[in-house]
Amino acid sequence: MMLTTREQEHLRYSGLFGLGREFVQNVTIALRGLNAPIWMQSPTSPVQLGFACLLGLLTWQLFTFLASFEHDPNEPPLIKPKMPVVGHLWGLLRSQVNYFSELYSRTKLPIATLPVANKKLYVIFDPAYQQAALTSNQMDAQSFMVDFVPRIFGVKKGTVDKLLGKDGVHPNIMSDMEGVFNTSLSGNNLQQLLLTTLEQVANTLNAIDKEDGLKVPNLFIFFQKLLTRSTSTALWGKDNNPYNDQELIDAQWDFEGNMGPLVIGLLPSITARRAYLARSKVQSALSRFYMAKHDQTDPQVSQFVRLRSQLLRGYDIPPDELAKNETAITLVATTNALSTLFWCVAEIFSDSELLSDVRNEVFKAVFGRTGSPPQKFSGKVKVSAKSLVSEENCPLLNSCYRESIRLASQIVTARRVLTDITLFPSSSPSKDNNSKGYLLKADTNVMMPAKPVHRDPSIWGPDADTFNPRRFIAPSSEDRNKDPDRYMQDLTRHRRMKASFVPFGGGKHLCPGRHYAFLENLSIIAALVLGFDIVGLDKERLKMGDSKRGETAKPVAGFEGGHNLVLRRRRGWEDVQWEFGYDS
Ligand code: HEM
Repeated sequence: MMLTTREQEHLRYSGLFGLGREFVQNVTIALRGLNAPIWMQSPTSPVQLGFACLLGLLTWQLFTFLASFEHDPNEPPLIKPKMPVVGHLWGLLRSQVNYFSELYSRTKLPIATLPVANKKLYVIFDPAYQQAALTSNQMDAQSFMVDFVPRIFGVKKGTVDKLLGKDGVHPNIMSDMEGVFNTSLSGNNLQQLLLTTLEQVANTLNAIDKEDGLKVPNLFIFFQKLLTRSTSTALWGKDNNPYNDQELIDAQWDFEGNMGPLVIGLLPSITARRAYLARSKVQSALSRFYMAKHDQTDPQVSQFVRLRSQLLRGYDIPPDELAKNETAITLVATTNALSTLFWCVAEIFSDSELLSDVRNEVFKAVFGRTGSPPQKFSGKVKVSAKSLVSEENCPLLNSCYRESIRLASQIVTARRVLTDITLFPSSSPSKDNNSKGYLLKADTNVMMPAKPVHRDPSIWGPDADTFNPRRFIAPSSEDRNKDPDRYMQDLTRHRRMKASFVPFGGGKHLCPGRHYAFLENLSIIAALVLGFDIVGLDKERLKMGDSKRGETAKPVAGFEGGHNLVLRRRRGWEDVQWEFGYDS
């Protein structure tokens, strides 16, 4: 298919751009009134007349907007913009996803209506209402696909119509695609994808010089290259991986980092030139892959790539269109996982006490022994993913991982209301909300930002903005025996935090790659913690950026932990050969 809706949301384009487009369209419609015959009949200069007409039309539009905006008292409360009519749009353009956080800290509303010109947008801040919306069958994610897939990926509109069953010939692809996600990212297929990825990672780690280590001028770029190379090999197969070329990997990130202007959809080869050229490069390589039918004939190709293209080929999608749509595959499989990996490694390695605690915990999980790792070790070490993702085995490592996602996730999940509904909160104990229902009107976009939820001090406490490595550790039975009252309080808080952890969306579009990301990231972190030091990593040189489109936050340029870092094998562990496994 072309990108499913969730994938677009994964890339986090949503109402922000839709609204921007509507605004531009309205101005364009006003401008269309200035035609030559009026100029010729008028004694006034064409320029003056033009301005007067434009002003008149805009004023008229303004009145029409204001007069046509309706708000039912049962809908979520209105947040009026400071600047009339376009204030929210301006706020979104100015502060991007942070605008939602600004609104939430100002109003503390669980859910709100944002008027933008004569349209409205609902924003849900409370996780219990978010969950209810994500699981509602009256909310749809597909509507965004029609708008964004052609613009972002250059896929033809006719192709999207075919996939959504709008051509009157094909059925809607969505439920079959859901089946593809479930099959290809679980069970043996998940293990296969994971182990091939980690085999590539092991090759990199084992090639690190025993004396000098590996110079790392930029830790984020180091992980970007490592993860893209490893994941793409696992996805596309070792022999025919289109990303088996650093230039193409660079092109993919160039596309990812500059795709914003593509959304406007106006002469992209000029207005979004950088992303356009980078995208063309990636798509040419993918086109050759699909022309040669490697997706169907190469046994190394992952089931994720194969089953998707099998389904798409059944819709008579030609190879060049397949290539355009499938540009999304490597992006979705790496973008959020990469930033999560970076932050988790950076936080652990920049705190020597934490590093030592995680090291001891991982040593126990990998070697089955308690205590500190021995000073000297050589031979093979096999890191098995399954034992690491167990909260019982590795509570601290698991907590660090969740805490990294909590802080870095700036995802804005989007849905459109299909019919008028009253939305009640889910019964999850995320907050002490009442169970008030809010009327949501059909054809209105709903945005569910993760950042205000993940940084809300009423859920996470006064240190909501800082990395607390032990935040997600569940209270234990020992705690219960020591102080039952305190235990009950901690348990309630822990449950509330878990219910307010929303980085993967929800409902039928819940991220199907989350298990892969979890297993992959924890395996890589475990091997690094056990066998390596990152020399020169400086906490003062770490700064989280704001995501442009709502992806997991990257570091600010120049604040990736310092320059001239060295990834060095730990003294006494220089001769270790790293291996990864799933459960043994
Ligand atoms: C920490 C890493 C990740 C995060 C935070 C994340 C987050 C998300 C979010 C928020 C969505 C949209 C859910 C919704 O609309 O309700 C999504 C969808 C999706 N993600 Fe992820 N993701 C991650 C890793 C991955 C990986 C590694 C893969 C692939 C191997 C992947 C594949 C997908 C796909 C295919 C969808 C679309 C699902 C659908 O349309 O049903 N994700 N992800």
